[in-house]
Amino acid sequence: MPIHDSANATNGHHARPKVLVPEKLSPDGLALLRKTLDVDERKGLSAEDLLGIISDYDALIVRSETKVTAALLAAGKKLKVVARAGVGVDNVDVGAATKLGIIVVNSPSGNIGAAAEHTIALLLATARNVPEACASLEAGKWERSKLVGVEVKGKTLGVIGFGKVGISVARLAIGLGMHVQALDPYASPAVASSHNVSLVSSLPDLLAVSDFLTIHTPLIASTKGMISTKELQGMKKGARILNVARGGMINEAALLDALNSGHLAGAGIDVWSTEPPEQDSAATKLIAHPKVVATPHLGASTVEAQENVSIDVCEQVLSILRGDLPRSAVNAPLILPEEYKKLQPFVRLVEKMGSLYTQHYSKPRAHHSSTSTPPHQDTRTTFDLIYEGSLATLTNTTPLFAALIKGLTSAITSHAGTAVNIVNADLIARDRGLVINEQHSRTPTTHTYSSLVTLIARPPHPSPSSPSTTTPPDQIITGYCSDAQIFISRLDRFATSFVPAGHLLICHNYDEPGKIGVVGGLLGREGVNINSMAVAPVSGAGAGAGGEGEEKRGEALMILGVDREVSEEVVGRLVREEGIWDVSVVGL
Ligand SMILES: NC(=O)C1=CN([C@@H]2O[C@H](COP(=O)(O)OP(=O)(O)OC[C@H]3O[C@@H](n4cnc5c(N)ncnc54)[C@H](O)[C@@H]3O)[C@@H](O)[C@H]2O)C=CC1
Ligand SMILES: O=C(O)C(=O)COP(=O)(O)O
Repeated sequence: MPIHDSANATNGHHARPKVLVPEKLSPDGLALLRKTLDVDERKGLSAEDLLGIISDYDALIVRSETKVTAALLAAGKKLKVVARAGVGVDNVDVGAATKLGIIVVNSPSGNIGAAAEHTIALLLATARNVPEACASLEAGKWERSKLVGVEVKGKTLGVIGFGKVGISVARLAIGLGMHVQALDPYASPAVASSHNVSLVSSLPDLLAVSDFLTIHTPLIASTKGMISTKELQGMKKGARILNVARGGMINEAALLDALNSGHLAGAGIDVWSTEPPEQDSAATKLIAHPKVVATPHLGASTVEAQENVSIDVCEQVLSILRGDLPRSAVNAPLILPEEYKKLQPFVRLVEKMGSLYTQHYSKPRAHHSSTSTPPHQDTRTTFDLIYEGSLATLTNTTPLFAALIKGLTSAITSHAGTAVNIVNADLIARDRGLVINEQHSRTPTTHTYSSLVTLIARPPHPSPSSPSTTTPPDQIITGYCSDAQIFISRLDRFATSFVPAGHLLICHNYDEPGKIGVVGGLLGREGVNINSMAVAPVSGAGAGAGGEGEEKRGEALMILGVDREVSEEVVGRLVREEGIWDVSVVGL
């Protein structure tokens, strides 16, 4: 199995791999690295400094302060791993890392106890005015009646995000005698009830019942700005709000207004939309506000949590640079980084092949003789995914399998917000009843390219009770990669070569003069620009090998790359043209 050059670092022939640590990390983990790697602790680097030196490093270990941008990742020519010594990876451009084949790992549970305890610290501090009382006493005052607080016992804590930290906070709050209700569309009601927590189904419902509200979601598009003026107005008068998750989820200006108007009685905030907060911003006004208990992103800052996350991510960095698999990969497949890089274009190709299959074959298609052909796909259709050439020698094709599931399903389902990935592909395939047989063909490929992938969809044989006795034909899509570019080389019995990307129009027509003009003219009149065109005659290899059943002489496919989605009405007019059998619209 191929491993990294850096794996040979200890044999004396290669320089030791280098790890850059631009933030404060506990020495416990770093000591593990120093045995075999060169570790540079360089605190206080500017973004430009980082960009200037990153190309020297094989691994980068960060906390929440370093912005790991697409530009930084692209400049890290030797980078194999970015490790986040903590939970949130919102400061890492994970998409860019995935594209570059750089693995991102984190420490998903090393600091959750610390974050939960800090939340409870802020809960009690806001309830009992602890910082204000301390400041008053330091100022020589004795203000007992002004600083009367409230008890948390018997009060309702609303938890947004019932994940690892949210559950720990709920457990601690229940220990304090609180009632806990939670909002989390992805949480299991059984897990919630086993913690004596009731799940609510909407944010307004949670806001209306909460005496204290605490947020424990990741910072993602759906949570950014989730608490603003309307939501704060929807809370009980005199309620208090806590945020130890991420700044940016509460609108800071709206929170300031709610505190100034007296609608909210207090806030405990650890995280800020910009860290450190900018001068004269709403955040700095919140920090100075007497009703706010503010901390500088200290949720994970305990000795114990820092030891945990440091050891956790350093062990993973060692694994990856040794050529082994990490424990907590955020983006990465369970496959070696070098193999992953090699597979990247094929991953894109197979995903497009799956999506092309779903859109071209399983959707009703506009047809010359009637309004549409019925969809070919039957839920009992099985798929063969055949690897030829050098791909056939790979032992781990999990990313290709996952890419196929993603392609087959993404055009028709959202999986309730769950992206198909290496970890969940198998589960999603089983849930949807998709049967996929991966085959490694040892026959040497006659194609110019060293690797081919073929997808064959095999419809089931008709049941004895079915009115039709003929088995529908198999549907075949073949593709290949040339450098990093991906191509489709066969669609059923048609030999072709086109890039599966953007809006495509696939016309099945008589192979006779004038057809291109007819289609081009009609699209031109509709203002649709044709960017690319491939004409696909019946292939020698493909003729008679499955396909759509009836043998049509002089037939061809025309695959047009167009600049926008073509409307059903235009497609309807196309198929009414003489000599055009059917047309499908595909978006890849
Ligand atoms: N202040 C600090 O130092 C620390 C902050 N954190 C932050 O705490 C947050 C929670 O961390 P974990 O519990 O480990 O994450 P987690 O992934 O275990 O839990 C997050 C939960 O949020 C839920 N969720 C996602 N979108 C939602 C939405 N729109 N509405 C309601 N729920 C939603 C998810 O289903 C999941 O159950 C993260 O943002 C993390 O970065 C974590 C540790 C320390
Ligand atoms: O783990 C997290 O998500 C945190 O927010 C901790 O951040 P830090 O490592 O303390 O900069």
